Amino acid sequence: MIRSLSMQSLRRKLVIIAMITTGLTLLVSNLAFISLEYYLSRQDTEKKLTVLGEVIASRATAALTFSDFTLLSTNLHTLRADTSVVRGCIYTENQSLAAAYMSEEDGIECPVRLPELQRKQLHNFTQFFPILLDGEPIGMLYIEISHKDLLHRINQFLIFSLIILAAAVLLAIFLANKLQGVVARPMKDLGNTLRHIMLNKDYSIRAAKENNDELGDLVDLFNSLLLTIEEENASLKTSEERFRKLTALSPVGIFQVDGKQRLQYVNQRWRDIHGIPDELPSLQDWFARIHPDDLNTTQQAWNRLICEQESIALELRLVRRDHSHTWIQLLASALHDRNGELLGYLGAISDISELKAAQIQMENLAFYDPLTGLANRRLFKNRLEKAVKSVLRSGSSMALMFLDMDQFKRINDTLGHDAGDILLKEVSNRLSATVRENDTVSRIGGDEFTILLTDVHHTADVLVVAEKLLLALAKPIRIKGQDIVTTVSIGITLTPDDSTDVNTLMKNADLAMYRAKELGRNNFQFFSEDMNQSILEHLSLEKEINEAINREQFSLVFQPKISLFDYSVTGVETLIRWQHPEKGMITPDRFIPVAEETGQIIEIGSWVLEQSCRQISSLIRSNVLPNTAKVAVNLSARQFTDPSLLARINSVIEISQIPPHCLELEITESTLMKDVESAIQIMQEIKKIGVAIAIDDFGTGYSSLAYIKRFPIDVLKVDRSFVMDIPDDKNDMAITAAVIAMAHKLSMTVVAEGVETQEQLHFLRQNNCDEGQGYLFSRPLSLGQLHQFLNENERMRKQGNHIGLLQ
Ligand SMILES: Nc1nc2c(ncn2[C@@H]2O[C@@H]3COP(=O)(O)O[C@H]4[C@@H](O)[C@H](n5cnc6c(=O)[nH]c(N)nc65)O[C@@H]4COP(=O)(O)O[C@H]3[C@H]2O)c(=O)[nH]1
Repeated sequence: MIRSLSMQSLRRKLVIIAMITTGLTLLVSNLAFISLEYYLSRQDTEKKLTVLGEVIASRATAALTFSDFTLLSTNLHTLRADTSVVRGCIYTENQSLAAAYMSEEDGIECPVRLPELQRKQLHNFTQFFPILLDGEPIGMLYIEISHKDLLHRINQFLIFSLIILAAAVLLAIFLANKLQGVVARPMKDLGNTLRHIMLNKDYSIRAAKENNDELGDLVDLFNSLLLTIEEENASLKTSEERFRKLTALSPVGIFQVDGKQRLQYVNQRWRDIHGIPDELPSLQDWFARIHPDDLNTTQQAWNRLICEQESIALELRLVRRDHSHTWIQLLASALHDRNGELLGYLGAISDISELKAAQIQMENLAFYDPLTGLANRRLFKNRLEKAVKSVLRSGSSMALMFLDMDQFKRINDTLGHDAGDILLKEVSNRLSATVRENDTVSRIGGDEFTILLTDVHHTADVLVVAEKLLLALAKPIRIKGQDIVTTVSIGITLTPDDSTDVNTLMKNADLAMYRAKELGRNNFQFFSEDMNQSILEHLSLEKEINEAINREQFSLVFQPKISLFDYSVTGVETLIRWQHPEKGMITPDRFIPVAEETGQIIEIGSWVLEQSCRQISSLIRSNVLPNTAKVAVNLSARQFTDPSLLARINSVIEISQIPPHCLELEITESTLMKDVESAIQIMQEIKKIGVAIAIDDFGTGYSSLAYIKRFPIDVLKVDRSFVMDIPDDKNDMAITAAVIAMAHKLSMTVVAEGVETQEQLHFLRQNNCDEGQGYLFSRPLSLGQLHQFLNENERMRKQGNHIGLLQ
């Protein structure tokens, strides 16, 4: 019933509810009322029956005692006064009927015997009253009152109640019909408003509030809901507008794809990047525009987006109609509604072509040498690392070559940097052309190149390549109208034989290259265990030099320089000695290069300079040496370029009190040729102090005449290697003679080094060499020995002899 009621309209529901409520209420109250009425009437009747019975029974006592049946009957007939009494019967003590009364209307006869009366079940109100005499029963009175009146009365009530019930229900229906409008109309209005809103999507209208009851509250709630929707709509519109503006102005292409993978929306920038002015392409068409090299990765990323709902970010190329391509960065992620249902995919693309170009350019700069286009040190090391790994995996072999151009510095300095650049480019081309395509040629420094030869089967193969490289570079290169012959020194190391560590391999190749240089340049050398030993020795020497400085294991010796005209001592060259407590005497050739490399030479050189000046100054002051004599101190390359050199010289001069012109600094030709311009500048500063400069080991450093002319040099020392083969090597003799002549033209004093024989002395004197230094005259001497030598030499000179001739 409740279900069928719920299907009814609100109006009907109200009427039915009013009807049921009213009907039920009245029915229950009337039933209660009738029941009460029935109960009270019954009580009255029973009370009346009791009173009647007691009165008549007391009156009947005397009549029955005297068997006065007429009196009995008269007494009994007083019941006539009450019409509801149906009959009254009096029985004697032996239960025989003594008197009887029966109503005229519906009277019932009294039975003759009392027991018959007791046996009958009667519906009327009945009661027996004993007739007592002195407390002893002498008879029995029976009175019966009809139910009829009571039933009649109840019937009347019932009818009345039903009439009231019917009238009330009708009234309820009438009123419910009339009043339902109070509830239903506002509801209907609300419904109409809602319908209007639904149809017109107009959330600005409001429902009218008529009452301040619950319906009024409902209308308020409804209206505030409308306000919220309206505000949310407004903010949605604003944000939509913002989104529209942003996408229109965005430098980024924006696109939306629906759940079925159809392009739904793209902004103007997206169209511009793709060059698609009008219709939207399908996703398949879009994929067709992707560069074939990027298609696979893009498809994989897209599948991840679709299948795993994973955000993607990747860079790819789009091919344009003119076959050029645009680099784009693509970002995309899945779009869900608030319930987590997939709406589609939202993505952004940006044109990163310029960025890519810059990146590629930067990569080129980072990994390639801009001049030659070869791989640079970084890329080379990277490839070397990879190659080593592959060698370890495959069990093959590989060779690393380290090439250093032999005279690049000189060419660069004489012909200019542009010529140097041309030379480097040509050398690069020749190197690249000589090796196989999968070998890597790189330029790792100014004139340093490395070559990685992969897949080497025999060492002989590497040897062939090295020879080919030397041959390829042997052909002259024409630069600025001159034929330049350039050579290289090549160091070779093999992996895995020599090492599988990249840094060690580089060091090995470098060492081997130095060995090649030492062995006269324009050749190649394989790295060997001996070299390794020399590295180890180098390392231990480095440690021991520190101790030697602290424990004062260094000492000085002085080798006299003799005038080849009168055999007088013109000066001495200071040479350092290291007396090692365990290893004995260590020659400077072994430890000076190490100290030079580690920088320890600065401290050692400083000590040598100071000690030389102190000791020789004392000889000059004591007139053992003339004050025209010079003490020549060797300056290494590092010392020469040390910024504190000049300050150091000045302070030594001041401390030792040596006249500046008595000090001579020997600088090797190769040191001066490293950076000609700054060398000239430093030399000029030295000269300003008044200190002389000698160029040492002349003939080994490939200096050009053009430079020698500009160098403010006082003394030129012809290297021992030229002197030692005199008179056997005619070439060396010619060179020595030419050098002496040239130096004299430049007003330099020439000192020949390593003079050991009379023949050499003779040749040098013939060619007007100014001074000589060598074992022929004296070995390097301690200060005491020098003192002695000087005295002896002077003595002999005065006798017309000279030391060299005596030996
Ligand atoms: N075979 C032969 N050798 C001769 C003869 N006359 C001299 N010598 C040696 O030739 C070297 C000459 O010195 P250097 O060319 O300046 O060459 C020097 C110099 O470059 C460097 N050196 C020595 N002492 C110092 C120093 O105090 N400072 C610096 N920076 N280098 C030094 O070590 C190099 C070697 O020095 P040392 O072993 O003392 O070797 C000395 C000397 O003992 C000769 O007739 N025959």
